[in-house]
Amino acid sequence: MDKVRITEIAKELGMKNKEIVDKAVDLGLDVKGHSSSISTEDAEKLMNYVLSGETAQASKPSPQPKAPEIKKVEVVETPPPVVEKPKVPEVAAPKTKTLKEKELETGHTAQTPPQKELVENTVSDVAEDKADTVDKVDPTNVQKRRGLVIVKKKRPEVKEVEVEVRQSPSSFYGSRESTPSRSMESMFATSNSASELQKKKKKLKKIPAEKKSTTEKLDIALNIEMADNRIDTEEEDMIVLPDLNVGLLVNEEAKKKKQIDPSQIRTTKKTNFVMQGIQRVGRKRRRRPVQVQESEAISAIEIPEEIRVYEFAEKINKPVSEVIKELFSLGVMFTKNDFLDKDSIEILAETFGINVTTVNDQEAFDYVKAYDDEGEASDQILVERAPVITIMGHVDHGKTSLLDYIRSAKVAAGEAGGITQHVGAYMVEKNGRNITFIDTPGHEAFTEMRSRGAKVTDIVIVVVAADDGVKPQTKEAIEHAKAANVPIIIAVNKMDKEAANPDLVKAQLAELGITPVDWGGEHEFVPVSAKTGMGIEDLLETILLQADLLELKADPSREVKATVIESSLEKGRGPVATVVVEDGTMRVGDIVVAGVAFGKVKALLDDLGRSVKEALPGEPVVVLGLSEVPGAGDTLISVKTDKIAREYAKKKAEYLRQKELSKTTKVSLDDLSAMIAEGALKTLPVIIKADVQGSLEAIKGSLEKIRNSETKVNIVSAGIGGITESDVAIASASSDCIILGFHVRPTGVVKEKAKSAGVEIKTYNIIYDLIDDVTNIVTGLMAPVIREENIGQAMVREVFPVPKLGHIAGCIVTDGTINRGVKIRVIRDGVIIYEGSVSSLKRFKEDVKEVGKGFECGVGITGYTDIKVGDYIESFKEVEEKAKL
Ligand SMILES: Nc1nc2c(ncn2[C@@H]2O[C@H](COP(=O)(O)OP(=O)(O)OP(=O)(O)O)[C@@H](O)[C@H]2O)c(=O)[nH]1
Repeated sequence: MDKVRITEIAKELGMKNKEIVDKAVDLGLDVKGHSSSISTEDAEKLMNYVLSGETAQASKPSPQPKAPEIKKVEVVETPPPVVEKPKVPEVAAPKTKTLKEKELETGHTAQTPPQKELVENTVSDVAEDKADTVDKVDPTNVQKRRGLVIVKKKRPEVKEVEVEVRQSPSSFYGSRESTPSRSMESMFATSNSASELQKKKKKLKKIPAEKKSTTEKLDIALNIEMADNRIDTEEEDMIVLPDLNVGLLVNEEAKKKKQIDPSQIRTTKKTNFVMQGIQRVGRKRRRRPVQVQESEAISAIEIPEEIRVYEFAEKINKPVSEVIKELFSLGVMFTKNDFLDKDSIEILAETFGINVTTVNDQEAFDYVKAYDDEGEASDQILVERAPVITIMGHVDHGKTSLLDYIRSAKVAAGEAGGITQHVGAYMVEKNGRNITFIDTPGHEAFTEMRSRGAKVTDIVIVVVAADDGVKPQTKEAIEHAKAANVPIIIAVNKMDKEAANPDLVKAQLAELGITPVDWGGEHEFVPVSAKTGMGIEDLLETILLQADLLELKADPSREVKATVIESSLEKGRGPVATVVVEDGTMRVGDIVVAGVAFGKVKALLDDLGRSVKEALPGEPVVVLGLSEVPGAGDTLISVKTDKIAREYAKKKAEYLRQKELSKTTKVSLDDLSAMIAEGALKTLPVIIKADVQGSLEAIKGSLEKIRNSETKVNIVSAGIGGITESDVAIASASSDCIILGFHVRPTGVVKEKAKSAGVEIKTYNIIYDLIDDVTNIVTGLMAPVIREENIGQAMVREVFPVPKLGHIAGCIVTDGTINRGVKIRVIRDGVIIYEGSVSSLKRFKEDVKEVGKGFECGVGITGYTDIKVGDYIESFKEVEEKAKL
């Protein structure tokens, strides 16, 4: 065991040797004189006795509570400081001293110590103890010694020598004595528990990287502190803690904001600087708030849900081009005036590392949200509701016949009035349960509704004629149903026909991913005949089974929420709307709002035109009493007062007006080309329509090969036949898609739709030209081309045989003008069947040079006599211009 001389103890305590000898004798120690040595244990007892007048036994209990207290603090400590746990008992004391000294220097009290409870507790504990001691011993000494204790334990020899003015061994004991509340055993115990702490440390190392690095840096800082001179040590000690805490605060803030905060990294770096000196750290710290603010300024924005690209760019303080480029690189195309959709906003937020909060500026009139919120907040009593069905399928495959059969079979019997009129939806009964059919067959209506946010259909029935198989519109119907994520039931119709081949239908649909259940797939195929009624009951049962799976429920006790299926302005009745109730119950007298329409429900009619008092969830009903005709797909909600309804409708109308004013424009081909040239656009989405399969395949094959290092053609869809409204709808939905027609031309409605939707249609008669143009777009290289300028279109109403001249087409000009001598093409069913020029143009037997829109005329075509009623004559001229394509 180590021995300590009395003289060393006396020196340490600043007392005379004799006094110590006397005290030792008092304690019953075997001490003869000041050169006598005693064990360290006895030395401790002696020092305690000298300082406090208590014997070691009396003073011992005091250290006991200390140790657990420190341990407790270790456990309670918040993570980052805990990382230093192993050093806590050691560090705490020097910190205590340092802080205390600081306080003395600065005049701060011990009540305003740093941050941690640990430090606080230890400070106050030690301070109290010290206060006792100070009464008896020189306070300066005590302070110094207290600091030494820690230094000693960290780097015993080095510290001792340096700090205790080379007083060597005695300092050890002196320091211990200066913290009488801690026995040597307890201190060693702490030290001995190093292995345990080491384990904890290891565990802690598993915490996130930034914390780990902070810890390590603190360790280093402390180590340096131990090895360096004392002042530096203290200063660094003072700095280390605040730095860590600032770091933590920043981290916490960053977490709250769910954003990447670069200051986090900076903070960690600062800890490094801690080691290099106080000034640098201080300077850094002063800067930090500024940095945080800067990052906040561009890292979190609040935007309205409806925001245009350039507005978004302004908000995030970035050039519009950068935002557009980013969107292009993500495969979505926007011009600066386009409204950003939710997905795009999300993507942009992520790309730019910005926390975007959308403020719903439509909330003021978002009566649907208000309704839904209310529903969520209250306990709903959900009951089963009728499923809502939409029938889709290819032309002539029997959609209408099927709907009619179901309706007449299920409704006519027993109903005096029978079927009165078409109201857009009807309900039939099967096995005591109701099924609602949307009576507007075709996917156009379905898609239109969906595009307006209405999700009224629960199940889609795709009708496929067993004798005809899968056709283009069958595919489209399936695509639309899939896109809407609505379950599909296949009705294999016309089973009564001899040519019926249901297996072929199954095989064709399986190829599209619609595999029948009996082939191991998930889709029900029900063979039916809308003519004989065969399989109709099975179809209805299948619908009910599917509905069961969907667990369609609603709360009839609520106020009503319904979807407008059809609406019209009727003579004598005013605005009339057929709705399907989604939730709640619709009643006569309800005050409702539906888009820009509002009003008190005057009357409710069922699908047979009979007056009813209410309509339950899933049921269709005709509503009378609205102020205006609401749009199909609008949601109708019942509100408390007429004032509320009026207000909602007014705000909605104003909003729509504003939106109309700032109507977005789709991207033009020029933009496309420019973007590709910039390298921002990765794919060029196209829809190809051609007159014959051979051309289509040739075009597809060539386009697929067109690509440069970054860009390629993406064929969204390709088909035979004229350009349809559906093509325009698909192109419009893609927002960046162009339609390429080969030997086909858009006519009438299609043309108008494309124009209003801003969809660019390019048509060609020579494959080479088409490929060339697309190549130019894709490569971003534009060569000058001869442009075709469309002059006008006329529809053939009658055909007159004229001797010598052949056939003259009696037309009405539907668009632009028809001119004599200009080039024309004859379009039949959207397909170009002839190209030539106008040989004669007459109005009432008179030769004219030009006939304008809305006027009738007789058109003779050079070298062509096979003109037919319904054909279109399109006049055009070729203009040479600098190509921008
Ligand atoms: N033999 C037989 N003929 C049917 C059946 N279903 C429909 N048809 C006939 O097929 C033709 C087209 O039927 P629609 O019900 O008009 O077909 P659709 O799909 O509604 O046609 P669009 O409204 O033009 O899209 C009509 O002549 C029907 O009589 C059936 O099950 N068997």
